[in-house]
Parts: sequence; structure tokens; C-alpha cells
Amino acid sequence: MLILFKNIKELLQVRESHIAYVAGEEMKELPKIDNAYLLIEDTIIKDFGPMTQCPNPENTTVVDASGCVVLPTWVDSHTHLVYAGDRVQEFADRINGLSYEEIAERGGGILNSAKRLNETSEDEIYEQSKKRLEEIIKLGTGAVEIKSGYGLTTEGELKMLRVIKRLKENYDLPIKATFLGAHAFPAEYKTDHQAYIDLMLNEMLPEIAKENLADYIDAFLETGYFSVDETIQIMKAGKQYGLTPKIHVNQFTAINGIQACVENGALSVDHLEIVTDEDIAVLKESNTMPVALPSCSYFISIPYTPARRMIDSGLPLALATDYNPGTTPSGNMNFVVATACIKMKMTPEEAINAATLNAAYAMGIENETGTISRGKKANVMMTKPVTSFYQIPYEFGSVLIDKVMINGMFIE
Ligand SMILES: N=CN[C@@H](CCC(=O)O)C(=O)O
Ligand SMILES: [Zn+2]
Repeated sequence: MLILFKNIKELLQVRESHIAYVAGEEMKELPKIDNAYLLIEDTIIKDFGPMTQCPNPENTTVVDASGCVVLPTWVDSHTHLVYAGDRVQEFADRINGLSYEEIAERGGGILNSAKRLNETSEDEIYEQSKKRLEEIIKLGTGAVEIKSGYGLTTEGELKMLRVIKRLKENYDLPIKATFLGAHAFPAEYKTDHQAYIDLMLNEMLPEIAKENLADYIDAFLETGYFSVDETIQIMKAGKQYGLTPKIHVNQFTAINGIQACVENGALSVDHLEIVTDEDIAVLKESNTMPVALPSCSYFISIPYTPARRMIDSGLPLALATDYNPGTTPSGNMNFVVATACIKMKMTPEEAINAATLNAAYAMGIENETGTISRGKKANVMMTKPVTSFYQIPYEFGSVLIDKVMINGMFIE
């Protein structure tokens, strides 16, 4: 089946040849074709170019994109969208003055979600999660990473990962599963961290590997959560099962965690609200993708990742939502892109590179999606009529995405 987008005002993120990611100055360039066509054949991008060279194949569905922008769908490389219930009470508590850390110290936070998850059936968690997934697809997300980490028991972690597996089976977008047993220490292991780590390494990981439930391994490397040495143990164990690390680090404090992640071959380091010059120097010598999560900074009022300092130092940067019940109850990548421009001073070109091409690298799927390139998946989207693609971040509270195509099929 052929689908031809014609008269596209701006076709964005056009890459003739393969590129893994863009860094530093390169991030400012978002290649585009004005007045373009885009031809989709079945599930892949077949061809594109200026309208002056537009083909006229038979038996083709034509989409008139006059006045509209067409671009690859967003890639959300960091979410926790499989969870049970919500944490609205903590939202109110924070408005009334408590910090995220204070709520966690009182037994709220991640442990609150873990309790709820362990009390909820797998079917119910699947139902709640698929609604979130369907919502973000309509908002333009065409690939998503999803973490476990609200189980913190063998049964609970497996339950979450099985839900992610069901989502993979039932939805047509690339989904990667990340094992995040090291999200927090359950209360009963507060004084015996090693016992919980042993449980993860000796019981959870072998079962996860047996059922092939995870693609990546994660840990919350942070003061009061998992130390550098504990995280190193977890990364090394994960790698023995073929799970590459993607690590939560530098959300509240910088404790040389980034160096440990880089040394252990992390595909990405995520959060980075607090970044030292040493962290930047270490990242510059690596292929590890830094990932910023601006909706989290917005929601819990913590600093934004210093994108300008990082990009101006020559680093790449990816953007993701962090969709989760505690720090980011939103999976809207449009808001992420807008907030990156407004609060982190990223240009629209940089933000869109960060939310497509670089984000695909952070998920290990840069060969499949993230750019308009011949042979890549037909995961593309079209805006409403706009003055230019700058309108996407400019209208920060609106969703300008009009049509979303996943694997060559329009989402209803
Ligand atoms: N910081 C660690 N994990 C999540 C929040 C988890 C929660 O509060 O439920 C995050 O990425 O922000
Ligand atoms: Zn997270």
C-alpha cells in the first residue's frame, strides 16, 4: 500500500544517510525540505523530496499536507508509564510545603507506588497502562521505553515487566523494557542494602532473563537511594544477562555517578539536573547519551538540566518525559519540547533533534526510527496548518499534532 503526503510546508529531520546522533553545534541543524512530498510504502518510508520531483504512482492514498509540517514521531526514551493508581495526595502535600525527599522519607514516594502496585492485579495494571500508552501515541509518541521499579519484590517486578511485554505484543510501536528493581530500597531492607541487591541479582535477574522480559537495566543512583558502588554491582550483573545500563543519575546531587555509568558502558544517563564540569568532561569522552527530563523539573520545582552549558561544551542531549506518578504525571512530549525551549533555552532545532534522533539513540533504535530516512519505519506525524515548525514549542499548552502514523497506519 502506498500513501503520499503532498505539498508539505516543511518536512523535518530529513537525513539522506545514517547518523547515530548529533552533538554540540550539529544540534542546531535540523535538515528540512520546504514544499516537500513523502512517500510511504506499507510500513516504511520509501522516498521523499521537493514537490518539483513528486512521483505520481497508481493506487496511492494522497494526503494533502498544505500548510502543515511533517516530522518523525517523538521518541520517549525514559518513562515509568506502567504503574497503579496515582499520587495526587503527595501533589497536594508538595503544594503545602513538603519536598519530594521529605515525602519519600515519610514512606511516600516510590514506596507508596510500590505498595499500590503489589496490591493490584496484572490485568488491572495492564488496563491502566494501555490507556496511558494510547494517550501518548495520540500526542505523537511513536516509540517508548518503559521501566519497572514499582514492584521492588520479585513478584511485583515480574508483574510490571510482563505488562510491558503485553504492551509490546499488542501495540505496533517500538517499546523497550528496562528492569529498574534498583529504584528504592524496600523498608525491610533499609539497614541491609546488600540483601536486597542479592535478591535482585540472584532471584529477579535470572527469572527476567529466562522469560526475556527486559532490554535494559536501570538504577536510581542518588544520595539516599543507590550508591555508586551499589550501582556498579547492578550494572555489572545486568551486563552478564545482556542488559545494557540506562541510569537515573544526578537528579538531586552529583556524586561521581556519571563516571561510573560511562565506565560501565551506559547507553544513557538520565535526569542530570545537577551537572559538574567533571561530569561534562567524562561524558565528552564517551558514547553515552545524556537525557534531560524537563517535565520532572517543572512538576517538582527542581533545577532544569543545564542544556546550554552541556550542548555548548560539545555534548549531545536527548529529551524524554519521565512519565511516572510521582515526579511527572504527564507523557506529553510536545510539552517537553516546548519546556526545553522556554526554560532550558534550547532552540527549536535542538529540541526536535533531542526528541527524535538523539532520543532514538538513547533507546538503541536509531536504525529504525527518529529521522525521515529511506527504509526507516513509517512512524511520522503531521501538524495542523502552522506558520512554521517553531509554532510547535511556541504554542506550549496546545497540541498541534493532527495526524499520527505508526508503522504506516494512521492512528484513529
Ligand atoms: N527519580 C527516580 N524515579 C522517578 C520518580 C519515581 C517516583 O517518584 O515515583 C523519576 O525518574 O523521577
Ligand atoms: Zn525516571
